[in-house]
Amino acid sequence: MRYAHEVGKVRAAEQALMARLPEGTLMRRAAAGLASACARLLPHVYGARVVLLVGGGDNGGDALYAGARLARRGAAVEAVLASAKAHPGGLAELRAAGGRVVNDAERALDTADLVIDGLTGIGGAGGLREPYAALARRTAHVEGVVVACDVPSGVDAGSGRVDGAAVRADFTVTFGTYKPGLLIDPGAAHCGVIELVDIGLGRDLPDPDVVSPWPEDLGVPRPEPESDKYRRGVVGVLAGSERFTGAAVLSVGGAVHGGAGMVRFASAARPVELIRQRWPEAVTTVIDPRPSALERIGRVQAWVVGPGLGTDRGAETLIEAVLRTKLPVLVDADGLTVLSRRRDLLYREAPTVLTPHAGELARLLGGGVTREEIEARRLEFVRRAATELAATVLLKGSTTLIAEEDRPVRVNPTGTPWLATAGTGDVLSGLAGALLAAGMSAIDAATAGAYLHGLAARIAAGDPIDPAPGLEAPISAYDVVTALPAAFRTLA
Ligand SMILES: NC(=O)C1=CN([C@@H]2O[C@H](COP(=O)(O)OP(=O)(O)OC[C@H]3O[C@@H](n4cnc5c(N)ncnc54)[C@H](OP(=O)(O)O)[C@@H]3O)[C@@H](O)[C@H]2O)[C@@H](O)CC1
Ligand SMILES: Nc1ncnc2c1ncn2[C@@H]1O[C@H](COP(=O)(O)OP(=O)(O)O)[C@@H](O)[C@H]1O
Ligand SMILES: [K+]
Repeated sequence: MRYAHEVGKVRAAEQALMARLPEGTLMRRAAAGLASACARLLPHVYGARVVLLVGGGDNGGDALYAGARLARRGAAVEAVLASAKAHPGGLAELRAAGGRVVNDAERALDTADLVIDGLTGIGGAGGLREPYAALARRTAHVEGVVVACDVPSGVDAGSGRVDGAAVRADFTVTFGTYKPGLLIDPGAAHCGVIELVDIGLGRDLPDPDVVSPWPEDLGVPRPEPESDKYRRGVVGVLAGSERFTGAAVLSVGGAVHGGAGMVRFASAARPVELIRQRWPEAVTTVIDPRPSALERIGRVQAWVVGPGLGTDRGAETLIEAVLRTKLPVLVDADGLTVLSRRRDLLYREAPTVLTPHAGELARLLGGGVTREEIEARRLEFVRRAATELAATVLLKGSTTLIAEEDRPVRVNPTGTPWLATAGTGDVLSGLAGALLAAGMSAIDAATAGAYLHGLAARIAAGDPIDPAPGLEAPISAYDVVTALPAAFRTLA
């Protein structure tokens, strides 16, 4: 896992460590890591033109000390000061190493091979003020490499929020631990490649607030010699209605390719007919929306309920029946709309996974919370939802977040904006439901589901390793289903 800590905890750890070390040690460690990353990014340090954008805090101090190191190796280093308070020790060190302060930022940036953004780090608060904002905007037109010191300036380190101008870095060198805002969009999209520099905070850091899994952390079960279809997990999918049939086809597709030993599908006659044609491997039952309907479907280890189900009384009856079982249940789409008027159904003993997008979560939370607020403060709201709704909450969107009370929030590292197309959420519901049925815990099934779903989308779109804009192509939700086997194979 990659670990991230809230800003207050980073500062507390830094203070605890600084109290045991000679003054300035941490800043020198940070600057050394930053300078060595920059040296690796330049073809030659000697003769390279390096520009430092320096704010009035310690982030600017880091940039100045790093600039001094590069100047001592022969780089031509120029500093542009955004504040009269620029770090005095750092300035003196830069000057002593042959670097200089310049006023003409335009000229310096035009000819820079590398720019170090030391405007604001974890101390940045609110939208950037002038002249910081203008300098941050100007970095968009720099031809050289832009390296953010600790955090791209303008990105809120704690949440990833961007309020106005912000640096878009090619590379971010961050110190001690990741900050949540580096992993969560829109902040994450401003970081480029992130390098973590160890400054020795290790044992002073508490448990992380946010984690992002590597593939080896996912723990997706694989069939073993003694496996049979029942032991691998049977997932029941309650989706689709006479009016909406496509969501059912996509959700069952996600479940079939999600590794379920068997998929049981139950719905109205029309979706059942379509599933028989498209997914003959699913065991289907036509049901009426009655409380006893589940008895006819057969045994399952987990339920998926909601995609295309509609929001009428019949749908509510089925959702109530499923949530009254003692089995894990994943609720998506229309199921979430029903739950927003029946929150009483959520307080149950077995695990519940909710997979809302921001609009659905706004309805679920009620109390006037808007979709826009959730999109701007995703970390805060996903945590709040997990507590208030007593469930594992997977919040979809440009960065998918997964929260369970009293645990670090999981950030999904895969995905692509091409996923923003109708029906892809239905695929995720079936996929994560199959992983639940396979015996994974709610948070692990949601995490692995989001990971594989995002990776399948990247594979389908054409560039799984480096999803650079321009190299990818539009995808359909069905393409995501088709790419799931390739996504699973990457975990082998
Ligand atoms: N602590 C440690 O041991 C270590 C810390 N380290 C480094 O220190 C960094 C944190 O330094 P920090 O606390 O000085 O804050 P920092 O990010 O420089 O920002 C403050 C400056 O920004 C300005 N500013 C803020 N918001 C603004 C806005 N909206 N618009 C415009 N300006 C704004 C603010 O201006 P002011 O409010 O004073 O006018 C002030 O000048 C951290 O990220 C890491 O790089 C490493 O060396 C490792 C050891
Ligand atoms: N901008 C984006 N970048 C990456 N992924 C996105 C973006 N917008 C949406 N997604 C993903 O696309 C999927 C859409 O799901 P959802 O909103 O439920 O759509 P639908 O209901 O049509 O299936 C989710 O997995 C979500 O995380
Ligand atoms: K910065």
